[in-house]
Amino acid sequence: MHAMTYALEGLGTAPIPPAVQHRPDLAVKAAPPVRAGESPDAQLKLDGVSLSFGGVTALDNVDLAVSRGEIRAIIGPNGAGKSSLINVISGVYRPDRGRVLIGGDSYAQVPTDRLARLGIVRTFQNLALFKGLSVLDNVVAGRAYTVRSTFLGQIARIGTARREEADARERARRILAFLNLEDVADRLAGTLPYGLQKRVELARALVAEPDVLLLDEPMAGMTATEKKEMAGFVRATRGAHGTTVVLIEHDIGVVMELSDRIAVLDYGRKIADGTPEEVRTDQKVIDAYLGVVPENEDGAGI
Ligand SMILES: Nc1ncnc2c1ncn2[C@@H]1O[C@H](COP(=O)(O)OP(=O)(O)OP(=O)(O)O)[C@@H](O)[C@H]1O
Repeated sequence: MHAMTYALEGLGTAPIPPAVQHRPDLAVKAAPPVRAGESPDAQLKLDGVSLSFGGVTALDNVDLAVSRGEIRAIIGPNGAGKSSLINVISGVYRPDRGRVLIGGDSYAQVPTDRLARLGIVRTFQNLALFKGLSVLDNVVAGRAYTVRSTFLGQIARIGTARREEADARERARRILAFLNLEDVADRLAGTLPYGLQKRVELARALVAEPDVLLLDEPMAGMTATEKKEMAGFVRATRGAHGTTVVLIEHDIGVVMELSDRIAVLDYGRKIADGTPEEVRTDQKVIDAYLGVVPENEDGAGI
């Protein structure tokens, strides 16, 4: 059997048990209907996006349409352009050509300072928690981008600011319960095992109640068990809140199990886009991964 076919099939078959039960009582807002798959009303779109760094083409005329409520993975070999694509969506980079459409609005460069208000929140590949703050305070901090009071406004409207603070803590506690993190709410974030810290990052992103959640390698460095738990929480998030999820992830097995659709990049070009089954059997995808050492379930090369 072809090396990559084997890798894709072998890693893609293990079912991921749901890590959490659906808890409607913990939902922070009503879930819109989930419509996975092609949809004319894409919530997020890239239209002919190209980006280069000097002579290096990172993205080459990439189109992408992400439907409301779908879990969409972006995969590809190292250097394929995955991070560049997330950075274009989150406004870190301005593409040389093309547009990003969020809801009905089109941007030459997405305004990073208004990202949360546009309904988009991202996590980062490397942990970016305040290690000396409690888990609860870290999650409350995730609300900071969405509250209305500015610093001066807070002085002028101390009452409003206090209400917003109380509201943020209440929402943070609900999210912690949703992600089974209640028991560690008062622990210093830096003292938690790595897998739990990654889950706290997810909590901090969710407290902003994003319409679109961008996850940059949410399972990097995790054990197989932690990956399965995280996949369960991502799925539960979509189930409870109707959140659209766009994720970059290197573990093909997890991606195949978790995603509704997968876009595959290679040398900056989108070479495939479809269901896990379509992508798994796509010859261009198999060829792109030729010679790449697949990761085993613990993230190490095999
Ligand atoms: N800031 C930068 N300056 C110069 N070149 C860059 C920069 N960012 C990315 N590149 C180049 O653009 C191409 C795409 O990189 P990108 O990081 O988007 O790929 P990737 O698929 O995320 O890779 P990986 O899986 O290794 O993280 C690569 O050739 C990379 O070297």
